[in-house]
Amino acid sequence: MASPKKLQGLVAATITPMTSDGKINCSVIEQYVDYLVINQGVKNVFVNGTTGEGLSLSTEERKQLAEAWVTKGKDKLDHVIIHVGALSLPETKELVRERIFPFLCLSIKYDCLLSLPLSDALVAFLQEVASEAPDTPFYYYHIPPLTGVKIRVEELLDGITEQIPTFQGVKFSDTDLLDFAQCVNKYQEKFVLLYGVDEQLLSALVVGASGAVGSTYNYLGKQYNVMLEAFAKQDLELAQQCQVHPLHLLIIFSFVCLGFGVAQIKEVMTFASGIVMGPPRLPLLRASQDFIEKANAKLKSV
Ligand SMILES: CC(=O)N[C@H](C=O)[C@@H](O)[C@H](O)[C@H](O)CO
Ligand SMILES: CC(=O)C(=O)O
Repeated sequence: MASPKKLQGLVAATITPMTSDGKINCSVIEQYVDYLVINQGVKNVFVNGTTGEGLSLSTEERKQLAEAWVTKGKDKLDHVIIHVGALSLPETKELVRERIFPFLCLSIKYDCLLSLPLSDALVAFLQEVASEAPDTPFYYYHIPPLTGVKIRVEELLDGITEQIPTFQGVKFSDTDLLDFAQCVNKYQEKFVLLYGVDEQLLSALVVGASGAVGSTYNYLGKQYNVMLEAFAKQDLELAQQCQVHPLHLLIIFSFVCLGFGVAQIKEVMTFASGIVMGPPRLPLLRASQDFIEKANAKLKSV
């Protein structure tokens, strides 16, 4: 059941390529795999998450994309994780039943009217989904700013394998480094703890993260790999420089000043990789011409 190679290092949260008329475009996924592996040194992907507009895709589209990543990534990628969180339990279960997916990851949008205490409701939900794929490693996707699920992950992990035998780890996309550090301290041998706030990955490495999932590893993978190596060699100065690398600053700059989001990520990735990612799907609007010009000028200048 467990993968022979423990997941570590960078995981790119993939963008969903689309045609100009808004259909998913699986024909460029092979090229995308090669770009990540060869140009960025990134050999793991997280498919159909926030960056991949997972919740704007139909179940059928999500299956096609997941299958494309699994088949095109065969013998090239080390790990393909499929996000299966949807707004309804039946849709999530339908995705989970696709047995070819090697790893599953679930986010849950919590309805605050649920009467069970949050952690009980969450575990019940995860258990229900995970039991649909009893041989597939299962991750919990913790992203409270988007889901509203404000639990302490450390408490979730206590005793979780008794309830979910396939439980493998957490994608931790929150700035609460105290909770993350406590998860690492107790569970680093047992679970894979992936950090998900790219801008503060170095701080997460300090408290013991062994890997990271994020949108920026699509086009900044190489820089971040330098940071991981520098950190492993205890070259803190170089690691610090990498965390505030000009390209990374550009992303932060874009985020703050230019209205950064998935639409903008698509433009930056198109520019960086030469693979056309296309427009985002409504309700996201295509990035403005002004953004594209400014971002491309910045990218060129570094
Ligand atoms: C909200 C969101 O999408 N977070 C991503 C991962 O979970 C990150 O990879 C961010 O995209 C990244 O840190 C840039 O802000
Ligand atoms: C960034 C991330 O992990 C996601 O796309 O969900």
